[in-house]
Amino acid sequence: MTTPIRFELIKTCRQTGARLGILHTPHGSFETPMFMPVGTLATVKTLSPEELKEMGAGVILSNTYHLWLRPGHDIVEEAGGLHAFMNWDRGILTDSGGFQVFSLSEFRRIEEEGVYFRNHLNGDKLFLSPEKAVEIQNALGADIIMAFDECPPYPATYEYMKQSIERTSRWAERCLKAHRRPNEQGLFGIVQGGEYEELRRQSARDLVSLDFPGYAVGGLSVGEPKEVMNRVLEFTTPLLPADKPRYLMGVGSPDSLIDGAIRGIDMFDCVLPTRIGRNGTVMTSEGRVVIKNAQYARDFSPLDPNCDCYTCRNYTRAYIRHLIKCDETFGIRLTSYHNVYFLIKLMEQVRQAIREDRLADFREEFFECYGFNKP
Ligand SMILES: O=c1[nH]cnc2cc3nc(NCCN4CCOCC4)[nH]c3cc12
Repeated sequence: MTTPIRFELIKTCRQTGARLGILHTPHGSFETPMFMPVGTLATVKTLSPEELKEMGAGVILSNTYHLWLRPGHDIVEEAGGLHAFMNWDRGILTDSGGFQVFSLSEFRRIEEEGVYFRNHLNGDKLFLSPEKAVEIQNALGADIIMAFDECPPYPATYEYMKQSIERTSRWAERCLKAHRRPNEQGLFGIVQGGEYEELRRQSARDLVSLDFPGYAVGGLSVGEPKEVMNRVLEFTTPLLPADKPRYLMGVGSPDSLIDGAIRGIDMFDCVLPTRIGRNGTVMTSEGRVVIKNAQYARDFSPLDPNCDCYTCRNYTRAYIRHLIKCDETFGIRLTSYHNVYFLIKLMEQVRQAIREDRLADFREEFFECYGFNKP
């Protein structure tokens, strides 16, 4: 079988063990570590494909659960798939919907065959199974699709977690069997196990034995402290094949991206940049700026003095504060553009630091500047 997804390891940072790589997909090849902007409903909110391209986005996410409900995967398939539907000719990854079921729907019942829950929009009864999740993703046509898994809440007992990962491993096998387009869409397995090393080992062993073209570390960024995430990554990423891509789901903030790359992660996604952008919070090289604050009313400097993005080259904090205060749509376009650009450029700096074998030094400098080290 010709796998449509191939990871090329370029080098490993001598200071940290972080990896510089290239992710080859049917819609282009993209350097890693990479940040993938999230476009849940087939749009990275407020941004056009041209804007995403000019800032250097390579792979973007869309979501199986949401697109299944609206507009329906049949309509997207009829449009020629997600790339045609949303006019995006680079990489697309779809999450499998399991996480949304657990995070959006209160009433749900997990059985061996799948999950029974309610449509979060109208309360209708719904059922998602490994087979259904793969069928929807085959119709959507993303380059990378995710196995249907259970992402247990944090914290979860060892006993609960053990039976959950064993079911997730059985579901992963069912996803492989149900996958109709293995030569065009790479199916990634998702390692679970919470904070329990033994269960992470068992989950990784099960999934690696199924030989997926790539692996996600799931079950993180669900409310656990950052130290727990970092510890779990330290003993989980080494269990995954070095020649396959490693994807940390739902992460994240600038410090988590750097710390994840140091621990061997190649791919990240998070709604953070557009989510906080919509309420007027921006990430800058000197820490977060909440633009509505009165202190910016007469501040005619850019959001970030060290940023060369479209927003920072053309508009001031005072102007953007005015737009956000007046609920002008252009305001959240400018903050969203800057935030996505900021994380994409941060990963460029991380890749350059890996090339120069100095990612630990870069982490020190960035954390100092951003204020993470401040008490
Ligand atoms: O195990 C998982 N399996 C499949 N999809 C996931 C998606 C996930 N997304 C997060 N975290 C997202 C946290 N966001 C941070 C910003 O605010 C919104 C939530 N954790 C995740 C875990 C999984």
